[in-house]
Amino acid sequence: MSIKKIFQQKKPVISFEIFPPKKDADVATVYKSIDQLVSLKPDFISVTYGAAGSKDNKTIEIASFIKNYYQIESLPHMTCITADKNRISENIYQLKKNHIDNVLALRGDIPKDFIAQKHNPYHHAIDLIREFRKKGDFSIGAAAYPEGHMECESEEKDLQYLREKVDAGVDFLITQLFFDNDSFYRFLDQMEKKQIDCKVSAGIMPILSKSQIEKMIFMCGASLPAKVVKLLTKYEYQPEELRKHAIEYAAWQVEDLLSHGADGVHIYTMNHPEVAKGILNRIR
Ligand SMILES: NC(=O)C1=CN([C@@H]2O[C@H](COP(=O)(O)OP(=O)(O)OC[C@H]3O[C@@H](n4cnc5c(N)ncnc54)[C@H](O)[C@@H]3O)[C@@H](O)[C@H]2O)C=CC1
Ligand SMILES: Nc1nc(=O)c2c([nH]1)NC[C@@H]1CN(c3ccc(C(=O)N[C@@H](CCC(=O)O)C(=O)O)cc3)CN21
Repeated sequence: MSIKKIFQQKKPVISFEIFPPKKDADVATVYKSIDQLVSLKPDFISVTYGAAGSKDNKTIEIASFIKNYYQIESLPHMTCITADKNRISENIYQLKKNHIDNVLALRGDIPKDFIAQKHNPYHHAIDLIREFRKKGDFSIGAAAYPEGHMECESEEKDLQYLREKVDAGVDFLITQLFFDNDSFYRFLDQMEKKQIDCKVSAGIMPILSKSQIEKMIFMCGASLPAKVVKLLTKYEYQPEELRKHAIEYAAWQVEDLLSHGADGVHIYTMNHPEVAKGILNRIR
């Protein structure tokens, strides 16, 4: 069943995200993680593409395994900022060949030394969304930013671009990670005011360490509630205690979102299935 249909038929939709490891030698570990995640019966699993600027390219292979071996819907991410038409056509061909019906259409992080070439026809996610709409019957997801995108000059503009993406044929949105649920509720209110009508899954990233969260907040601009800052400081040198309290915080976020009627929750597992398990055990 396509992810579009899952959102039509089920609420809440529970999904996970994994990333292909940087080193080929570590690929086996991601398959082990998938095995554990599958046992938690998610509605779909997404697989990042070049996340955080990396150059991995095992996305379709891993997404195909999830779909064809486990019969669970997979959602490969596709980024376009460094792509040319041939790479996108080849990716679309590979997705169809592997019976993958869904794609998360993204612009992607701009690499540090990136200089646009003539053969880079894609500048924003919407360019990729249009290409996928033209080239097949995909269920298309896109990214949304409850606290605004880092590069965008105003909330107004960010919402305007979001509307354009949705109008171009997006079936569901997955939000950037956030730690403050109120920012998500304010964002949903703004979407409603602007009559942007689309299913929205809330992106939740469990805290693994202080350094991981530092990296993420500079990458995404997520704000940290005082409660999280205190937790990070108090347990900085007690990894097990930190993990325990982090799972509790994420589980609280998820419970609160579900009690507010969220369409879905997307857990950025960072390839740590035990953390996803901890959260779901707390809420189920
Ligand atoms: N690699 C991966 O798997 C993932 C990457 N991301 C990150 O999400 C971010 C960007 O991705 P998207 O949201 O898909 O990009 P996007 O193209 O929708 O937006 C990127 C920026 O451009 C602006 N923008 C959008 N459309 C525009 C237009 N038509 N004209 C002018 N400005 C426009 C937006 O306001 C935003 O500031 C990146 O930081 C990306 O790496 C997020 C999730 C997963
Ligand atoms: N700006 C942005 N880029 C993204 O790629 C992204 C977001 N935001 N928000 C949501 C998720 C979170 N994602 C992430 C975030 C961090 C890593 C990361 O730290 N990767 C490590 C690899 C670690 C390893 O191989 O074990 C890295 O060093 O790149 C991966 C995916 C992908 N997504």
